[in-house]
Amino acid sequence: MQLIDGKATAAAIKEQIAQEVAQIVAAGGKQPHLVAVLVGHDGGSETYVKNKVLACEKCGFKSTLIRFEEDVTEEELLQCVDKLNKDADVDGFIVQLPLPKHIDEQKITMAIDYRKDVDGFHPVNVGRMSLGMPSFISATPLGILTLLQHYQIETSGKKCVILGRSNIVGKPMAQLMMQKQYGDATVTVCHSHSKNLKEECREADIIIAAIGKPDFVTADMVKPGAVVIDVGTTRVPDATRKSGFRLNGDVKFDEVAEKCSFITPVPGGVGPMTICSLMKNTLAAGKKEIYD
Ligand SMILES: Nc1nc(=O)c2c([nH]1)NC[C@@H]1CN(c3ccc(C(=O)N[C@@H](CCC(=O)O)C(=O)O)cc3)C=[N+]21
Repeated sequence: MQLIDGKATAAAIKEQIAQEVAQIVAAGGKQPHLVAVLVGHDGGSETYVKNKVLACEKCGFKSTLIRFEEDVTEEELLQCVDKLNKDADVDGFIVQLPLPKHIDEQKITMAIDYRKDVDGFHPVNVGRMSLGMPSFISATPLGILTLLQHYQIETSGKKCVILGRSNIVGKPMAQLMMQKQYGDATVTVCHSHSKNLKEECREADIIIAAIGKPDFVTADMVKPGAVVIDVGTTRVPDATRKSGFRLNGDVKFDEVAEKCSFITPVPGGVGPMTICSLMKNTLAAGKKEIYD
């Protein structure tokens, strides 16, 4: 079994980005600028946003964090999005999800200018990605594709089972894995109502688990030599940690690791790659690589 080191891979990519940014700035160009909008004080969201700000520093980007309290109105948030859309100094921005229940996430996502949508969540980017056109690709799927490439894992013609059908991971991942220029794989998507989920997994060459259920994928579900990508990052109580919790993936790591050819750990696997893909998208936004 080979451990896929997302942290090291992400660090190397951020280093490349930093070099490119230094060249751009030396030539008189503009430093890429990413803005993150954070509503409330959810522990997980706080950590991700903090990691994004740190990654911006590593890449030589300008970064801004805009905070709102939990009771912000939809109108106020839409006004903020509108301002960021119009601000020529802002190359890309994200509104951290989940949002409080009284705010319509879809409405907010739709309001973001797709040319600044470095999360790749806007329907224009989702649609273009599905058609194989240039677009911002949502960061977690892009990070997973990058890891597969980096570790030279063959995907073409392989049977890939994706667990989960979320808009930000499962669905775009399925699209990308089936497309000729990305995964070129045979893709099956399983979810909470799938009747034959275990059987599908047992036949998979590649399993991508993105359901948010700790330790869901067990050794009996994995074919010997399969590649296992774990997207789950659930906080579970752990009295032995000073934080009081630990991050748990969707895969029962110890027993699955013994059986598979490659596996991503949690933490240190897909999470850091998600952040570094957001940096890639922000650089592309700054360079106006996708949209003028
Ligand atoms: N608009 C929006 N865009 C997102 O990209 C987005 C979002 N909302 N909402 C939540 C999910 C989740 N997500 C993660 C990012 C980094 C780590 C990450 O850095 N994980 C580290 C550990 C972090 C820790 O120590 O807690 C790791 O796995 O090694 C994990 C998960 C982005 N998301």
